[in-house]
Amino acid sequence: MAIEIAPFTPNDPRPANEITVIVGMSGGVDSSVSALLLKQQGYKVEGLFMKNWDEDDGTEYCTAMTDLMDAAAVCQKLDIHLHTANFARQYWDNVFEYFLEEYKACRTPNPDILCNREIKFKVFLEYAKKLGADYIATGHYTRTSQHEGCTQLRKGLDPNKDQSYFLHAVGEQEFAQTLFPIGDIEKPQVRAIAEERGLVTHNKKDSTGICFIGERRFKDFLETYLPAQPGVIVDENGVEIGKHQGLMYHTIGQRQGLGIGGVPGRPEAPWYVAEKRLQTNQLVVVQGSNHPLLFSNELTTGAMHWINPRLAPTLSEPFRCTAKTRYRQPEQWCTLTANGDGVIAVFDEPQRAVTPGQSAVFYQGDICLGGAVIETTRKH
Ligand SMILES: Nc1ncnc2c1ncn2[C@@H]1O[C@H](COP(=O)(O)OP(=O)(O)OP(=O)(O)O)[C@@H](O)[C@H]1O
Repeated sequence: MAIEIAPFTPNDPRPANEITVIVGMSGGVDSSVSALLLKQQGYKVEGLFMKNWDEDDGTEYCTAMTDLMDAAAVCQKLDIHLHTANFARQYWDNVFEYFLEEYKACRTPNPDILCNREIKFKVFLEYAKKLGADYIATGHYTRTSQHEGCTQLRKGLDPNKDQSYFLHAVGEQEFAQTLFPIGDIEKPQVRAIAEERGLVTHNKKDSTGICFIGERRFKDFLETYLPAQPGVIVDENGVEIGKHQGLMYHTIGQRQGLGIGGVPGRPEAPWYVAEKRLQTNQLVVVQGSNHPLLFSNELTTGAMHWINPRLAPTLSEPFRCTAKTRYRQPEQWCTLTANGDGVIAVFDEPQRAVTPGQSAVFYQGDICLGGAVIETTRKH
């Protein structure tokens, strides 16, 4: 399959065969094809497989061994040396503890965002540099481009796969040292390239969910780390209609099973989580997926991370841009104003199930500007 791919290092005066690129090999198809494309362009390519979670129970949940074997098979086929590293301690300290703290506070964190900032584009990058890398590469569906001497993060070409949301907390210095070889390709084509080249990962399932939880039930996993605090479920008027096992198991907007037969005296329509009341340990639910209490048109954030501080809007005046408040959501128009070191975003249209602990990520066209953790939401 002939594909036209622009050079990966157009601003680097060195020829490709003098540039060492270390690819994050996950054992998946995206990183496999990234390594292949770099190799085709003549770079000195090596792989690095990292392990971020030490399974203590040796259960079937641990897929790291299979992933390592797949990464090794691909590297052998491409004639690439594969390094391995264990960053479990850094992952525990800098990602997992925050994840637990957030759940303890009954918020819904996104550990993949933190994993990118703290592990892939920090510990991994530093480790790769020590191994002699000029650049690292990953199989993320994103792109970078240069503007006024800054490296900007852009969405991946494939709108169904764009992963810029997960990378918004990384800085421009890190992006300047990173190549995203598949950012200009659509996923079906990535799989086709892998198949044509006989890479064992060509039909491997996309990884889903949070890496350290794997296939196990989220609730089972969480309760091994955090004590559950059962409480009551109430309707919007505070009338008790059921019991919950712990607020931390619930997410705003989530459909809430309230037992077979529903609630006596209430219509059959499904119930949804509208609010978590920490003070009273109450879960507030409403009926109907479009109930007004599920919508908000304003959010505030914690400290804002701009990927390119020099190009960032000053917010001395309201700033128009688009935003995502969760990964799989079309962008929405909003107006930003400053709010301490964070922002206030007011949306043109009310947004469903905006969730504290998740991130709001801001865009101008194709460019990902940065983002921050959502602190509060409001409807007015
Ligand atoms: N264990 C790992 N070791 C090294 N690099 C990794 C690892 N996990 C992920 N990466 C890097 O981060 C990229 C994005 O990871 P993500 O978990 O989102 O996987 P993905 O989109 O399913 O990609 P892949 O198909 O390569 O697994 C991967 O393509 C890879 O370059």
